[in-house]
Amino acid sequence: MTTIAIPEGSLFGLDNLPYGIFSTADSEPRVGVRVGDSVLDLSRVFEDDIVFAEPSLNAFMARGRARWDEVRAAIKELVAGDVADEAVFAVADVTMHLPIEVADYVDFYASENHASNLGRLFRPQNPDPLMPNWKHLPVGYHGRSSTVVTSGVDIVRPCGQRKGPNDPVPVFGPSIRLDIEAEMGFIVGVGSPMGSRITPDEFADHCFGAVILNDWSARDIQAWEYVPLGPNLGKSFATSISPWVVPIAALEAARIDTPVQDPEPLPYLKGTEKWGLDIDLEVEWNGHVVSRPPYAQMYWSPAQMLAHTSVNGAATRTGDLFGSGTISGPEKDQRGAFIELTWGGAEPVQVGDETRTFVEDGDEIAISATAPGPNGTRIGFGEVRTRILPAIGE
Ligand SMILES: O=C(O)/C=C/C(=O)CC(=O)CC(=O)O
Ligand SMILES: [Ca+2]
Ligand SMILES: [Mg+2]
Repeated sequence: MTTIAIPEGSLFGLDNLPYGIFSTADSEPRVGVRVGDSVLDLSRVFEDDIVFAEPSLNAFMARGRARWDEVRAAIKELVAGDVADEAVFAVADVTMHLPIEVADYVDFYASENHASNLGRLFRPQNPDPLMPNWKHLPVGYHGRSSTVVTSGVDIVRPCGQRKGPNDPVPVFGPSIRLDIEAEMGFIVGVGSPMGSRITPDEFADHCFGAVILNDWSARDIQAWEYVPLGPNLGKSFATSISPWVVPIAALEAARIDTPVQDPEPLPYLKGTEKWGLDIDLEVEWNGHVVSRPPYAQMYWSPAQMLAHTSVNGAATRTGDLFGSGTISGPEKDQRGAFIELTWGGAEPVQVGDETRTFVEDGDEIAISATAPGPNGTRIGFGEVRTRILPAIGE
């Protein structure tokens, strides 16, 4: 038997307990929970519940909130005592996998600073950078679930059509404006049948947890294709999420009011509970921090996004993933996309000894996040780290 040591100040103490899918060199992917610098094998400690032997969290997530709470309490109790040696692995010794089987993937646009900046860059002719609908509903587009991958999975630079202002006709080739979008992703554990709605106050009964999300964006492909139906191939080649899913229950101390919403949202978007979240992100470009986006500034809450998604009676399912939209604060060094940080490429940023506008082949981007825990502590989401490989055929 062994005691799991939790280092002083760990971002993965008993108030966090994120779930993930891990394997070792000689074992299959299964459900683990992170405790300090260790992974506790839940397929081992809860042998009687088959959901923990699954290669995704979906079966566990589908069990519902009462079971989530029960398992979380049981883990805290287990970890306070001794656990079987065979059930504990060092984080450094395991491989992490995509934690969920992604059902539908929708990405929102909930940061007022980001939406205003992109409006100025994409639609400079418009007097108001925000579209008229923006403050009335959480704007979103439907993404491609099959290309959601986890940290450590390299991304091949996408090819596609683009048409620059001086190109008489569209040209085809590798994207020359490859960008990131630093976001949080929210995962539906328990869905809702077609013809029903989820209210904002029912959020915690449906949402299982949160991850960091990088919505890779080829700005040149996007700018040419997006009118009038929104992003398609400029976004669908890859979306990266962090491997540890932080349970919604771990975010109690991070819950805050959203910024004042004016005009007042329609009744179906109003709840009585606070679902703004005080999460701090950090974006590293080749090992250098270039931005610190504050989730606390997001205009629309994840509870409002889920309510909006289902208000027309659309079904939601276990494994649905919705992105918050790029997180940008009011300051330049709080912008969550490089198109904003470099103002469309016009203002290169210093990345160590080099300068950058958009992402180059071989670059590595890492996004990490932390949030307040109880009693002045902090909890971590870990990171999502990705390297960019040259386009196919180059
Ligand atoms: O304003 C536009 O035309 C485009 C906006 C985006 O690309 C942003 C997007 O994907 C949503 C977000 O992450 O905020
Ligand atoms: Ca996005
Ligand atoms: Mg994407």
